[in-house]
Amino acid sequence: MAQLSLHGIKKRFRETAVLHGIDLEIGDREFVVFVGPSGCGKSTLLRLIAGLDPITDGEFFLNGQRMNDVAPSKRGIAMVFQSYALYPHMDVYENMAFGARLMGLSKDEVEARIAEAARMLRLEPLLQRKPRELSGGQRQRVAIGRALVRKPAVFLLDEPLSNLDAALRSEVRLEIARLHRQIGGTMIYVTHDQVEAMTLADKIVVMNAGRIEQVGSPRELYETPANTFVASFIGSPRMTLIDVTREGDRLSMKDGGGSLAPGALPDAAAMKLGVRSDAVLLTRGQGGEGFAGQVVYTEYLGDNAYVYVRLSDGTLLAARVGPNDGFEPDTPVTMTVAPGAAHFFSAEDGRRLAP
Ligand SMILES: Nc1ncnc2c1ncn2[C@@H]1O[C@H](COP(=O)(O)OP(=O)(O)OP(=O)(O)O)[C@@H](O)[C@H]1O
Repeated sequence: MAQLSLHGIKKRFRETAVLHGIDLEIGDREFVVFVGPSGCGKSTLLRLIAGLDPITDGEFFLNGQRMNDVAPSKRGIAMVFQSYALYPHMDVYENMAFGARLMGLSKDEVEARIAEAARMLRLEPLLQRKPRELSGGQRQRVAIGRALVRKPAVFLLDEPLSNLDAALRSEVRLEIARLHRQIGGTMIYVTHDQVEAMTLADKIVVMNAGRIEQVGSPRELYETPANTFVASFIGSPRMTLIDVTREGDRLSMKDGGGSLAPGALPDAAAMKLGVRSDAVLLTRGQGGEGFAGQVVYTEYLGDNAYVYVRLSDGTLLAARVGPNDGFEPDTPVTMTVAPGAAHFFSAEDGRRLAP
């Protein structure tokens, strides 16, 4: 059982403030993913939870027990690093046995745990190999196995897939998802890859510049982003944000390049209209209902295509179309928004506005 509570966690490295007060609850058996741009403090937060760096201010509780001053080895938390950090001179078996022996487990218990971890991670044929005789994906599985044999209550994984190529990434990603279902421990996973975040997480924590922007399920973050930062960060291609003014039930682009009526609107004179690529309706020609623009380029992806349009106010719009819709560069087009699919954000601070 592992339930984590973080209250007002701050971290400074000398003069540099990196975390500015993190409040977060993580439930037992949850798979939580920290995402955010490079340098936002994801790894730092993970290291504070592991006890590898001291917390400057705030409190961290694990199952109600204050952990701030508890040594890393006494926390019941295991961390898997992006670099694997395997011992090069030890074989796979010894790499996994090392930490377990330090815990004072009997020889039989160590053996039993390694056998179980090796079976779960399909490492049985590799136990006598040295790390240099393994592929990247196999090394990462050993690093996970080494954490597994300690039977920690909490697993911390810091960008565990970032050294792997695309095919291996999805393979090990499935492996980690399966492992989580099998062992049922609490997992905290750091990545800047939003596909990993969306596919693995029960709960995503979106971080930006040392603060939490939003916490929610992948669906909540995609469907109801709390602000323009989350709206742009979650979802690919990015949500397009257009500065608009409202008159009655119509929104106009600020340069006068057309207007549209996307349904119920929030009560504000100016706002940002957010549109995901799959909510854009694109027609050829200009002059009718909607915002005018010109096709810049098209990305063909086989099962569909993305058309990038420069709207008349300069905004770059991403629109998903069918693979055979063939919008040539420079084609004049008009966009509207599918009914009920528009997002609205404050023109002042970017917060989500309710219609
Ligand atoms: N030991 C340290 N001393 C000083 N500054 C540090 C130290 N460790 C991290 N930082 C700074 O803290 C900030 C957050 O770093 P952190 O590694 O937590 O970011 P991150 O979100 O994990 O980024 P990435 O996705 O690039 O790994 C960065 O500006 C980094 O330079």
